[in-house]
Amino acid sequence: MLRVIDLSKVYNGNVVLRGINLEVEGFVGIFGPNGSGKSTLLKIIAGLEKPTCGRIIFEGEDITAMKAEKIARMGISMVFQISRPFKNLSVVENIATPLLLSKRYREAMERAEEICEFVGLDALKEERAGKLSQGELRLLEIGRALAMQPKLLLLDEPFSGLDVENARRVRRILRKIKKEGVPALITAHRMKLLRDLADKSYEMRGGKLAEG
Ligand SMILES: Nc1ncnc2c1ncn2[C@@H]1O[C@H](COP(=O)(O)OP(=O)(O)OP(=O)(O)O)[C@@H](O)[C@H]1O
Repeated sequence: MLRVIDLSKVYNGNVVLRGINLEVEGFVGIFGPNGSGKSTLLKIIAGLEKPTCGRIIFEGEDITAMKAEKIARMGISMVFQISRPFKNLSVVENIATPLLLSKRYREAMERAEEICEFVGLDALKEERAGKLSQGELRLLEIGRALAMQPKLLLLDEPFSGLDVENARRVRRILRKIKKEGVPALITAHRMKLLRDLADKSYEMRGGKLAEG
């Protein structure tokens, strides 16, 4: 489904990723300390950064030089650590917004309502997104990514900054996504956070990946 081949990234002479090789099938976890290059790898896959060298193949197609919008249209959705919703729109409207590019209003809203339920935001669907807590925002961010019916989800530290209860909620949603058969690449700063989710885990250290 996704193959990363000999990928490296250098920022101003600073080598952040060194010859990364990775295959993603099912749920794959990458753990490693802050600054080890996890977010950079996800951003490169999503087309938000360009690699210094190496290739990314998604469903047999070379996506390395593609723009982020095209990669998103091909089915790769990223869930960011920090959600930047439209604060004055409701939760359900935030989820519906990307859908309006390809669906009629009613259809987009119906689908967005289903997603609200799926991610556990049903009771808050009419609430302004600006009023959500950090944990609820993370669920909204996951919902927005799911709205695109992704073929692959990239989740950048989905548990960071959450208390135990919210981390549990996110874990529950991720298990449901896994059950639905959507593959995912998930980062975390500790392996423990991915243990019961990832089919395969890798450790990122000094820009290199090792099987964890
Ligand atoms: N746009 C950029 N310009 C220069 N250096 C960058 C840029 N983005 C990231 N870096 C550097 O690359 C290194 C890896 O950062 P990255 O965010 O990928 O790590 P991470 O493992 O995801 O850590 P965190 O969990 O803190 O996000 C860091 O040293 C960071 O300072």
